[in-house]
Amino acid sequence: MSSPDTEPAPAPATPDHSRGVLRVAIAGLGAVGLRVAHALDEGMPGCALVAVSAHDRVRAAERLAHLRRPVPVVPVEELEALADIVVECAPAALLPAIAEPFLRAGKTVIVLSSGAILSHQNLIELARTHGGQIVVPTGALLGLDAVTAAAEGEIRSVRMITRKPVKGLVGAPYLVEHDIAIDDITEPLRVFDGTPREAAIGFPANLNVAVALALAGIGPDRTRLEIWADPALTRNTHTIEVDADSASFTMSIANVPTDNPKTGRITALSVISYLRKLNAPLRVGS
Ligand SMILES: NC(=O)C1=CN([C@@H]2O[C@H](COP(=O)(O)OP(=O)(O)OC[C@H]3O[C@@H](n4cnc5c(N)ncnc54)[C@H](OP(=O)(O)O)[C@@H]3O)[C@@H](O)[C@H]2O)C=CC1
Ligand SMILES: O=C([O-])CC(=O)C(=O)O
Repeated sequence: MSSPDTEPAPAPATPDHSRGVLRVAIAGLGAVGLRVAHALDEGMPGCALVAVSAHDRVRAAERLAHLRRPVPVVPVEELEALADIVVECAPAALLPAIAEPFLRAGKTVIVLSSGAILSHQNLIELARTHGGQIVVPTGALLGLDAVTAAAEGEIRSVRMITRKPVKGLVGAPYLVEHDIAIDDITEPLRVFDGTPREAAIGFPANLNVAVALALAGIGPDRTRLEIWADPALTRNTHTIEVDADSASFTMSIANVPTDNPKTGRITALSVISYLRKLNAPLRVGS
């Protein structure tokens, strides 16, 4: 019990890991992080939320106040001491600060800012050296299980076409740098034709999915990517065409945006389904 003149200590829901409960931290409490926090708080066998990080810690604490088991809001550097696994769902620039402590301790990092992996490939070596793991969930995409399976054979080509509403793309560094104005377009406009490696730099908050696809398949230089701004669209849509020696397939997804127009609702659900599968007696999909 705290006395009136001392600051009340946070009440972390810290389960005993020796009994097999995975302690989950969330780095970033926006469109993805908040949804994942709610799902964990509602109860998920074998997983418990133990801590979160956000830029505005006071606002984050307010957002979490109604949870059944509120958890502390701490700087990203303090998450590793509290958790076994971290969900990285913060701005891409924070990836190393979030991931390195967990990987150095041989723990798991679920990475949503997958585009940033390309400029921080040392994280993969860190995971290898210390027995940690970087998990790139399917996120806002689909079918990465089929792409990784096809990659066990020979994939001849992978092509992705992304179409987004204007507000899902506006402000991207590539558009600014190339003086491509999209605010007033009345017809679909192809704003980019290149590779996921180039898109990770030019569209760091918009095209993580292209890098996830590249990592699953034939890499960020051989995968082809087109990006279209489409004023008639309300959803972020991705179409993927794969030609492999085992199969050819075309997949398409039209994502309902969250409050963050760049992020589809299904992104957080992908993380939740991954966490749920960790302890499920029946696991469907890889
Ligand atoms: N792989 C995929 O399929 C997808 C990946 N993404 C990526 O996932 C990431 C998260 O997306 P989303 O949830 O929509 O992003 P949001 O912008 O909605 O949320 C980002 C969160 O990060 C927090 N943050 C900012 N600075 C810090 C800091 N210094 N320390 C801790 N937290 C900080 C923000 O805090 P505050 O709330 O205080 O501002 C906010 O809560 C992004 O990189 C996005 O591009 C998104 C969609 C699909
Ligand atoms: O890849 C991203 O960062 C987000 C995206 O396209 C989507 O949510 O549809």
